[in-house]
Amino acid sequence: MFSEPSAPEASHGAPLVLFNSLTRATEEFRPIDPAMVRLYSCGPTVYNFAHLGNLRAYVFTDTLRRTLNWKGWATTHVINITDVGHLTSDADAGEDKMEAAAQAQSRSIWDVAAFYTDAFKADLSALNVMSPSLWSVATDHIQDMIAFATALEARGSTYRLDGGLYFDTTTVPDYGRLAGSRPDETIGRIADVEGKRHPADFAIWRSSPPGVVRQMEWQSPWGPGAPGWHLECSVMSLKYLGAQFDIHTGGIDHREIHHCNEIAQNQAYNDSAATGANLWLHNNFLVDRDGKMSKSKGGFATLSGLQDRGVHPLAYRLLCLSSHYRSELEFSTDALAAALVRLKRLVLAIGQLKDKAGPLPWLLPALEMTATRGASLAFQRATIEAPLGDKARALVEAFDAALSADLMTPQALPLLDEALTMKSLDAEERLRIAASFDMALGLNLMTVDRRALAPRPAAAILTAEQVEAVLDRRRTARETKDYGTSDALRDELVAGGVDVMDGDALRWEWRPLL
Ligand SMILES: Nc1ncnc2c1ncn2[C@@H]1O[C@H](COP(=O)(O)OP(=O)(O)OP(=O)(O)O)[C@@H](O)[C@H]1O
Ligand SMILES: [Zn+2]
Repeated sequence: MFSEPSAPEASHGAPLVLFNSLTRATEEFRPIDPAMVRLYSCGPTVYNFAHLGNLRAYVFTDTLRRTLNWKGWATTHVINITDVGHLTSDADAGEDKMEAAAQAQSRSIWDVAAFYTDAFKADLSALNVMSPSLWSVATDHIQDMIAFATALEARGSTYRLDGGLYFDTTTVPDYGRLAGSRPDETIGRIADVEGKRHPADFAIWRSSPPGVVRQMEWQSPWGPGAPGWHLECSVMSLKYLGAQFDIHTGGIDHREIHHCNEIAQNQAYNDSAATGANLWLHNNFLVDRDGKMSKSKGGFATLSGLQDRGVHPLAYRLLCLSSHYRSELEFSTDALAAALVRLKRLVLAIGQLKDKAGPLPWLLPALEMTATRGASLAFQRATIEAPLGDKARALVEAFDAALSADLMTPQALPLLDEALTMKSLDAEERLRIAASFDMALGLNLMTVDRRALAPRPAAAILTAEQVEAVLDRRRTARETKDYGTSDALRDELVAGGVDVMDGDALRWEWRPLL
């Protein structure tokens, strides 16, 4: 089993309460092993760029993990990379998404997987999402999957069809409990596959049709073929986190089929009614006017697309934090622009406090701590917070209470605003609070350079220097009351995609037009 060094005694503050999709109720979190919380998150299917909706799922898991760390728990976090097995319909029908993408792009599946895995990791790093303890790649675990499926067959939980090895969902207790549906209401359809016994049954091994050689296929007791998507997550979570671990996460679409099937496999393999994870947590969707943001709709929004338009990725992280992870979040240019302004305001306030406070010898370890985790992070946090007085401490407690109430980030964020502006605290105290809160929020507030918040759009006609030069000429024109020239220069900037912001409270003279 994979594990990080275990944690010394740490304080956990307010009781952490999380919403468990299994019981549809909030529950107090009690780790199986207090020295090491074990988390598994379903990872991306790497057939295309992640869209902003996919990335919301990982901002959520990162917030969960940071909150656990901030509260003093060490974590082992596994995220998988699905590079085989995910079909175009979650209900076990259609083509393999990877196979279809490779064909459409005339590239090998391996190239497609490598390219989009790198792109995904770059997106997470731009969003300041911590790397997991382990990335587990599905195709590196094929033999483990075959062994697992063989064990399920030996236990009588499967049946063979021409299409492969199928899981019989009636062999486990309470199939579909997570989805909250009765077995006869499940999304799968019996008609999809000849010989399928029950609508919800699913393939755990998909045999290659006679005469067809798939780009990705392996020998198995059921002939050459490829594993089913659901099998991967059961196998990799078992291998790295054990038969029963603490928390399993994914988007809410996984609650209906994928996680029900994982649970069924876990139960069959372990010969137990236990589901594999104590808590199943699901983030709600990022939606646009047409509904759930999804790749299949085409024209989806990516993080690099935002960056190309001059929006800093952390503005998107802040947008995610501004809503609760279980609420739908509506994506719009206006909402994003508002998040960017909020981020700029926070960074400006911190810059001003830094000017006021003078040297901050504790800041260096504070920055270092954002790269550390678990109990060591809690130790650094305790060091930073040690000199805080009662008023400041009350704010920290309120922040803890907000995060501990099922990660209520929309309530936690205003406490940061309050801390930054609280007159009864001196500049250094306010900065200590901000540094502590940001360990959980992950907005890089203590380090992000104010100028970096205004990246130039990819299609920008003018460089930042050219914009500054025109603004200089405009300033001179205004000083001499030559408003005609001043207006003409403003129009020139607008034509170049630049919005001039005279008298901006946040002291930004210009920004790209979104
Ligand atoms: N619009 C969305 N909002 C939030 N989370 C989402 C959204 N769409 C997908 N997810 C989540 O993103 C994560 C990665 O999913 P995955 O890469 O398998 O996407 P996908 O199912 O291929 O995407 P799509 O649904 O766009 O085709 C999963 O946890 C999934 O539940
Ligand atoms: Zn999964």
